[in-house]
Amino acid sequence: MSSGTDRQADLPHSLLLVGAGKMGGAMLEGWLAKGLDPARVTVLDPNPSPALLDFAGTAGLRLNPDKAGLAPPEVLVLGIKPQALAEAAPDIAPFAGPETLVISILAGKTVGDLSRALPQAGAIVRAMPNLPASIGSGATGAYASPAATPRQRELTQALLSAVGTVEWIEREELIDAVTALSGSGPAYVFHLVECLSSAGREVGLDPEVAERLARQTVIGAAELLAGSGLDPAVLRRNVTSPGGTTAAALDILMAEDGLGALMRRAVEAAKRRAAELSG
Ligand SMILES: NC(=O)C1=CN([C@@H]2O[C@H](COP(=O)(O)OP(=O)(O)OC[C@H]3O[C@@H](n4cnc5c(N)ncnc54)[C@H](OP(=O)(O)O)[C@@H]3O)[C@@H](O)[C@H]2O)C=CC1
Ligand SMILES: O=C(O)[C@@H]1CCC=N1
Repeated sequence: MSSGTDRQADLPHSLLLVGAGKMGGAMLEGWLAKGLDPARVTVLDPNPSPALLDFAGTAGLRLNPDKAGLAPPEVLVLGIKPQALAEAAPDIAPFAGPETLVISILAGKTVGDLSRALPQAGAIVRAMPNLPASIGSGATGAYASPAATPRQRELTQALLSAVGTVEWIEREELIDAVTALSGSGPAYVFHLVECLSSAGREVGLDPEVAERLARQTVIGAAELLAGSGLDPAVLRRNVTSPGGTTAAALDILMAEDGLGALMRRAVEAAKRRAAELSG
């Protein structure tokens, strides 16, 4: 399901973000850009980014306040690394009260893992966003534990849809598949730019020209995909003149051991790694 609500009234009265690194920070940027009142937000992170420090200085967002004065928020977003959960849990657990909605973006950590780490927590959502959330173009898959109330599902929808599209996933185990596809996916696309650029150098282009052409090719192709509404296979065929250059390249990329096979192996490896991070 996708939707685009960003009304302040749908957003949480109080939100505590624990871990505002690359992904937690990206979501926070997206929420603030969409108008989430910074006065509703508290962030705990031992290593805040310069942007976060700026925001805390000017906009009223609370950064690393004394934990003794903190009450459980309406929404607690966990943005730390999965490997940090065990050590961080005793500090975080007092803020995950029975009325608090916990939204975890931790790869691999299951609702069971999170319930054990935060024993008082009521509803838990496993959300798997991706980095383009920072510019409102994220893609998130979300699974809500049965304890989530309709209001808590709406809060989740409002927060996640403020930074991109949302797919509700009804089987928790499929969140690892979402992680492998869209959570990690932006890195695959960035690597495609690197590979294209390096292949351009190999066929004689100046490195900087190759990088600019590779970058703009992916940006332009993504914009066309977004703007045209056409199926990617149709767009691919539109580039491919019969007997031409693209067909020669696609003979390699679409071979049995081509990009499709490589992508399957990559996504399977990411999914396996997500499962290993559980526990
Ligand atoms: N990066 C991505 O594209 C995506 C990441 N995720 C998930 O997001 C989570 C964070 O990943 P990412 O942003 O890449 O990692 P980062 O290391 O950039 O962010 C984690 C942040 O949490 C801080 N931190 C560590 N311990 C604590 C603590 N006890 N209390 C508060 N903050 C703490 C870290 O500080 P310090 O640096 O000092 O340790 C760091 O700033 C992971 O669980 C990952 O699976 C999900 C989807 C996409
Ligand atoms: O690499 C990772 O483990 C995280 C989860 C998805 C994207 N980054």
